Amino acid sequence: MTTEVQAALEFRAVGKRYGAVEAVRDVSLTIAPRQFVALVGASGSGKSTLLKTINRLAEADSGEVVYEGDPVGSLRLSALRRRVGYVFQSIGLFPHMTVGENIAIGPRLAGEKLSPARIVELLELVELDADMANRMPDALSGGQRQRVGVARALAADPHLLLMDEPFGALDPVTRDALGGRVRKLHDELGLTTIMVTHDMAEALLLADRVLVMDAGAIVADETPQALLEGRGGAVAQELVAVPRAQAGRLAELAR
Ligand SMILES: Nc1ncnc2c1ncn2[C@@H]1O[C@H](COP(=O)(O)OP(=O)(O)OP(=O)(O)O)[C@@H](O)[C@H]1O
Repeated sequence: MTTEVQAALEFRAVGKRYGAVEAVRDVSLTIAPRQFVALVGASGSGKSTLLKTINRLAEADSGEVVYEGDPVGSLRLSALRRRVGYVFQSIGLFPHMTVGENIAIGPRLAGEKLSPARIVELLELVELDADMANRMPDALSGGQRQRVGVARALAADPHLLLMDEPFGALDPVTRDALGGRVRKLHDELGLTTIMVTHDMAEALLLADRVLVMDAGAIVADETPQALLEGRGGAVAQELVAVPRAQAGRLAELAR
């Protein structure tokens, strides 16, 4: 007997338009539990919109997104958003609340109180000191704030973590460290993660699978290894050429 593992997420012919702009065009794909998927593509190719059709920050206007067997359109918004962690570039911490209160906001809105011990546990997950809980967001560095954003997204124990350019505003050293930490968390917590990034090098280094978008459509769906071997088509290879050329130039300099 074979037991089929249920997909974490399934896109069935998903489309989304904004007036004349077809932001997402007929996307169909399945994401298995525990995959780390990077979504890359040029600016305006539809990455953020596709991501937002999952937690319904953008409602698909054709097709459907199915999360752990449930069409997202059939779920109460509050229930859906509790089951899906979401981290985005501008973070959106509430400036008048402490770090601890910011982490606890999702469960609080759902009528639940996070214990101080759970807040400390979440801070530790993202490698921040327990005493950060009492600080105000403006007393943190950009990288620390982004860690709080990740802790907040994990507060309700979601299975799925969506990240939209989470490290976009960070310096390269912090970005690299936080990327590595998020990949570790993904593995330790058994998450399914979808990360939008402009940076193909980041996608190749962190993800198990890279989806490339162009004009609203998925034009490549490959492993990092396959992309580095030249597969995935012209748009994907144009993106891979950037870090490859940089690595080549650095190697030249070092000689
Ligand atoms: N709320 C909106 N109203 C109108 N048009 C929108 C809206 N959101 C996105 N669009 C348009 O849909 C298209 C896809 O945008 P989207 O933000 O999904 O692209 P992206 O690949 O994430 O871009 P970037 O990398 O620049 O963030 C663009 O043409 C954009 O202008």
